[in-house]
Amino acid sequence: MTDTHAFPAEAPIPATLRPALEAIGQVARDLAHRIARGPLDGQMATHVGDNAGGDAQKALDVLADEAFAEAIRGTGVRWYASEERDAPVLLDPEGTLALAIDPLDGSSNIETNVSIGTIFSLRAARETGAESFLRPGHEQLAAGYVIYGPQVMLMLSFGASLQHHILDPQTGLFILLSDAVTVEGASTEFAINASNYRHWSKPIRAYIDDCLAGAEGPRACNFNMRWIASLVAETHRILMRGGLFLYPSDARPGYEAGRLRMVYECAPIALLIEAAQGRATDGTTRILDLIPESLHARTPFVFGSAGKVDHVAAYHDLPDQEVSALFGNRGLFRA
Ligand SMILES: O=P(O)(O)OC[C@H]1O[C@](O)(COP(=O)(O)O)[C@@H](O)[C@@H]1O
Ligand SMILES: [Mg+2]
Ligand SMILES: [Mg+2]
Repeated sequence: MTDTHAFPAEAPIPATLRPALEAIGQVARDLAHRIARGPLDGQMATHVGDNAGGDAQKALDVLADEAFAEAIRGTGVRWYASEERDAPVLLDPEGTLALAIDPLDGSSNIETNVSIGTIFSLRAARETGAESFLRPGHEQLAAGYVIYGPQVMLMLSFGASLQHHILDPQTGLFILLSDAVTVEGASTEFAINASNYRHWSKPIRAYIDDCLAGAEGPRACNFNMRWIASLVAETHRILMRGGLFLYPSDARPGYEAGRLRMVYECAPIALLIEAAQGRATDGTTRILDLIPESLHARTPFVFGSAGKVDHVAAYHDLPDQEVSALFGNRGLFRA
C-alpha cells in the first residue's frame, strides 16, 4: 500500500471519519491494482476455506479482509466486523467507531474478470461488538462501496446525499464526480437470479411473471433482465440508470431469509439507495429499520427506484387467489 492520501484535501468528508475513510480508500486503491494485475499477482480465485456464513472463501477474500483489518488500526475504529470473520475484533479500546465490511463482494466472479467490490459501514462504537453492530441501519454514520470495474469508483454517503468518486489511476486520488446522485425512476430493468424461480414465494413469482409477460401482460410494458451475481455491480447499475434488484427469501434450506447479509451488505447499500432517493426493503419493511439478530444474519433484499420497490410490496398485499391468478385482473399494476 502507498502512504499517499486517497482523497484530495477538499473532499467533502467529515473530519471525525476521515482517517478511517482514508485507510479504506488506500486499501481499495491497492486492491484495485492487484485485481487489475489478476493472475500476474497470484492465484486470487483459489478456494482457501469457508467463512462463518458457510460461503466459500477465495484467496482474494482473505487477502482483502487482512488488508482492511490491518490498515484500519489507529484510525479511531474500535470494532472491526467482517464477512470473513466469525465475530467482531477489538482493534482499539479507545476508538469511537465500528466498521463492518464485506471486504470482497461478488467473489464468485473473480476468475471471470467481472466487476467486484468492497462494501463498508461505519457506526458509533459501543461497549461490545454485538452492541455496536446489532442495531438498526438508520444509525449508520457512513456507508459506501468501491467497485473494481473498468473504472474504480467509490459511492459514499453520510446519510443526507450520495457522493460519486472515481479513482484517477494517474494520481491515485479518488476524485468527486457528483455529490447528489439520485436513482432514475423510469428504467425497465430488473435483476434477480431467475434460476431460483421454483423456490420463490407467490408474490415474487407473480411480480416477475407480470414483468416477463411484457407489453401483452398486466404491466403493458416490455422489461429487460440483468444478473451479474455481484451486488456491488448491480447496485452501481441501478444508481447510474435505475431499475430494481431482488434477492428474496426462498424455499431452499438456508435461504429462509434470502442470501444477503444485513450488517455489511444490505444496511450499507440501503443507506446509499435511500440517500439517492430510492427505496430498500425486505419486500415490505424498510431495511434501515430492521435489527439484525446476529453479525451474519441474512435478509431478503429488494431495492431500487422508490416506485418499483413499492410495487413489489403491493404484490405482498394481494389476496392469495389474486397472486395465484396468472395475468389475473391486475389492472392496478399497469406500469
Ligand atoms: O450466486 P447467487 O445466488 O446468484 O448470489 C449472488 C450474490 O451473492 C454475492 O456474491 C454475495 O456476496 P459475497 O461474494 O461477498 O459472498 C452477492 O454479491 C451477489 O448478489
Ligand atoms: Mg457480498
Ligand atoms: Mg464478500
